[in-house]
Amino acid sequence: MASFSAMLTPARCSRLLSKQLPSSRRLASTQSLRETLKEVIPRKQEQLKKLKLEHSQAVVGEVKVEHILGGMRGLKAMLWEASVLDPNEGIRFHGLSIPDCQKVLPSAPGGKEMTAESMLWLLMTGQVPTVEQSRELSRELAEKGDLPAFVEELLDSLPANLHPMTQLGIGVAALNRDSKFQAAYEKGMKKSEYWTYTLEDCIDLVAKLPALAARIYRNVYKPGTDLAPIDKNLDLVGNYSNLLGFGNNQTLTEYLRLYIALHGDHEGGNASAHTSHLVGSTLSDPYLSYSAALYALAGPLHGLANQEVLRWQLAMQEEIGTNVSHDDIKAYLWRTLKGGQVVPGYGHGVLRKPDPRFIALQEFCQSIPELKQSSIIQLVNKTFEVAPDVLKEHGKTKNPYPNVDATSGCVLYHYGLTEFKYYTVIFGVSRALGAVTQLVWARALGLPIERPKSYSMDALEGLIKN
Ligand SMILES: CC(=O)SCCNC(=O)CCNC(=O)[C@H](O)C(C)(C)COP(=O)(O)OP(=O)(O)OC[C@H]1O[C@@H](n2cnc3c(N)ncnc32)[C@H](O)[C@@H]1OP(=O)(O)O
Ligand SMILES: O=C([O-])CC(=O)C(=O)O
Repeated sequence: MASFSAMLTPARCSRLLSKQLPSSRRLASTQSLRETLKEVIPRKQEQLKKLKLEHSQAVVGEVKVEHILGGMRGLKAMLWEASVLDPNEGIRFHGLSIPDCQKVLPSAPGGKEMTAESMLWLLMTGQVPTVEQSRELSRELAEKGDLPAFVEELLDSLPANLHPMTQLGIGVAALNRDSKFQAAYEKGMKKSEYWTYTLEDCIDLVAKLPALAARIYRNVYKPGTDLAPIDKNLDLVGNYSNLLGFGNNQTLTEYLRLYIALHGDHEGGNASAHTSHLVGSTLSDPYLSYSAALYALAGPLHGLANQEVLRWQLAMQEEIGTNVSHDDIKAYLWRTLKGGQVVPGYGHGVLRKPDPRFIALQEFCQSIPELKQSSIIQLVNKTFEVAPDVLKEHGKTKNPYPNVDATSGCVLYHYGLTEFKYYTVIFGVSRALGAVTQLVWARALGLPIERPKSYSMDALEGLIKN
């Protein structure tokens, strides 16, 4: 089924961008996120109705045994509105590429990088927000950013040696005590109201993630230190950086803005997004749905790879020293592969070219002289110069190129956020943007409970014979 985003060709996309760009329009709109969604949703509901009515039986692919045995790779089986991933071009958010988003999405005052709020707005509505709209959303998120006292106490009671991702999932799940969706469901709300309560929970959840994630960082790595209060005049990531204790570092804060906007969504089939969608399809509230997603993100083949990359690159540095040659890296890569391990940060389930998120983060590093000189960033770069050829020669992976995790941690490390077991938590703050968007859309479109058909091997052999 072709989605709205998939139908946006690059030419249509630039027309759309030029329509959205005039400054008069960007400054004029004061419509809130809720009002914008109220306008957009009926059009999408109509589109879905038409698709069901006119094309329900259209064939868009076939199911092969390799799909059933191969983790459903390549199977066209999910509706996901906010983004579509092309194997060669990478991700487009409602048709906009990463460079498009960098051009048009509003930044924070004094900054250049797109904010998490403006990406959330784009994902939710398919529209580029005005500066005022994104600032208004920042204000709302900051006002809702404090944690309930019982969640603070719960987090403070967890052992410091419990992985930060486990703690994040616990904290997010606990927030469901105050779920507006769950409370309204118990009172017997109508199906047409599901999305409005879901949206309220989703905004509350995104708003509270910085305080939740920063409290975990403080408890595990900086016990006894104070957490800054939430500043009502700062954007979501500005506050997050402040709470982590890095608010004075403008470059790191800008990097975090870019990082969190870029990691926000990667179409629907990735393990974290899909988990959130699956759990949400049972009408579990957004907190429980996203908590489940975080535990998919916490696997080393998915989001945890960013922690693994740093561990692996530092081990390389320790073994070989800082003055590393291409041949040294090649030999180290072969040792990793011959040891039966994957090279973290390389390969992808869909992408077949270097991940444009990797490119965007690398470009950020190249634009800052201090980062350009950083030994860890240079090591990541040098590894990129060698690894694709080694992986091609190894001959197993379908994609020998880096994914976003290959580089995302090195700037954090350079600036002193060296606790790499924490890195996936930052990814977890980001991935909520796409996951909550889909939860709102799934409820607005009345998507059903997910329930694919499974087969045993005997049953499959029976199917093949017949
Ligand atoms: C944000 C993200 O989640 S991006 C992904 C982050 N994960 C990583 O970076 C971990 C390293 N990469 C990988 O393990 C894989 O490339 C994945 C999980 C990302 C994708 O997996 P798949 O779609 O199954 O990849 P693919 O079809 O290319 O795998 C074929 C074979 O190549 C191997 N392979 C894939 N990537 C790598 C790699 N980086 N290093 C070594 N071997 C690899 C697979 O393990 C598989 O081997 P097998 O046949 O013995 O099982
Ligand atoms: O798309 C995937 O399977 C993994 C990924 O890069 C992401 O979720 O960001």
